[in-house]
Amino acid sequence: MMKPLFRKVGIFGIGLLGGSVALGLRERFLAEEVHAYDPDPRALEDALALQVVDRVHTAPGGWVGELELGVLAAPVGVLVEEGRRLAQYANPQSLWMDVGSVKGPVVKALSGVLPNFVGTHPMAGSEKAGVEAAHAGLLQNAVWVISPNHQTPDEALAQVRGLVENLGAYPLVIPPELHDRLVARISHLPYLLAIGLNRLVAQDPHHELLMFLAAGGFRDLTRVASGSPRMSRDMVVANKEALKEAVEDLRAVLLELENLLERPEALLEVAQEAKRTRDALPIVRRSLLPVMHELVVQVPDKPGQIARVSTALGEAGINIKNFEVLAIRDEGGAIRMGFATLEEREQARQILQGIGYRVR
Ligand SMILES: NC(=O)C1=CN([C@@H]2O[C@H](COP(=O)(O)OP(=O)(O)OC[C@H]3O[C@@H](n4cnc5c(N)ncnc54)[C@H](O)[C@@H]3O)[C@@H](O)[C@H]2O)C=CC1
Ligand SMILES: O=C(O)C(=O)Cc1ccc(O)cc1
Repeated sequence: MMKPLFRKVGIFGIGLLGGSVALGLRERFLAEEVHAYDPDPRALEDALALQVVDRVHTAPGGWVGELELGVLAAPVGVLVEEGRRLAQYANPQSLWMDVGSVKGPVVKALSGVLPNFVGTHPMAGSEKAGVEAAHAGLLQNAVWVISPNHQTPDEALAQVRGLVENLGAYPLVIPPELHDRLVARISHLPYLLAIGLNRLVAQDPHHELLMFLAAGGFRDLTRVASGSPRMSRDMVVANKEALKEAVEDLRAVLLELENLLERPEALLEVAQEAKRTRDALPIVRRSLLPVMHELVVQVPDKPGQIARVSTALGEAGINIKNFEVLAIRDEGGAIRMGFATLEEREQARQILQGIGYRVR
């Protein structure tokens, strides 16, 4: 049998991300023993009950010195103080990493403090919080940023890269400052907007009527506001400099759009450009992953539709690489599927059209 990459691993903060890393390590036999620390006793109870980890601890202590790998997965606001506290127990030979959404301040504070520290950020998650929502699949096929600085040991960087690949994700090395500027726009600004849009609704005198009227658009745009408020608050505050610049740019764009309301032709051009940008978003990142060929199927609102579609394709030996429910309405919904090859997608199209589905 192959030797696991690590003997003992410790996860500090056993929530959505920490739990998903722990499950990935266990399911892929990358660690002999996974330990967890969390200040919330319910998180520890759940982690044990759901068999996410082997052992739990209510405080850091001597056990930390036995770890070969430590993963910090607490909210960004406590990562630095938690890392400094753990440094007094850590074995100098051990490897340490974090999965926080902001890299600049964390990498600066913990490099050279925790032994062999490497800052990372998996670009995957969900609007759920806590260990009960954790699953190994969350990290699979994700782009996982690794943010070294001049103090990061080469050997540690190589080990973390290997771990990310072994967890089924795609490592992408980006320096901390650039990372923070980019995620301010692609992740943190959308979070702030989701909070803002909900606030606008909550403060309206017709709040209840608005809630009743909210259709898919509002839901899609604000989904991330359902995540852990503490996690997202910490994330945006820790990246406030870069985020303020992004807010400033958005303000200018909003002003431009407001003015374009008086110039419908020009607004149409901007809307068309936005559609091109949005439609070019891949299910998976095409530059890093194999191309995925997509198909959208309209399904009526009747029981057994997902089974009918997947069984028809399964019986023809067609593998569905990705499956996403796009919309659910009373009159029916739509499912988007991804296939590895163009041939499989064409075959799938014919089969589904053959049994009466509208496909595009
Ligand atoms: N939620 C997401 O989609 C993503 C989150 N991240 C990052 O992962 C980290 C964890 O976030 P989630 O798992 O989503 O949050 P979560 O709320 O599901 O889990 C965080 C856990 O950390 C624990 N915790 C709080 N203070 C702690 C401390 N001082 N020491 C150790 N544990 C502590 C909490 O009790 C909780 O169990 C954050 O740094 C976040 O920025 C990164 C990528 C995606
Ligand atoms: O659910 C989503 O779409 C997210 O974007 C989740 C997410 C939250 C925080 C991160 O740092 C990265 C990803």
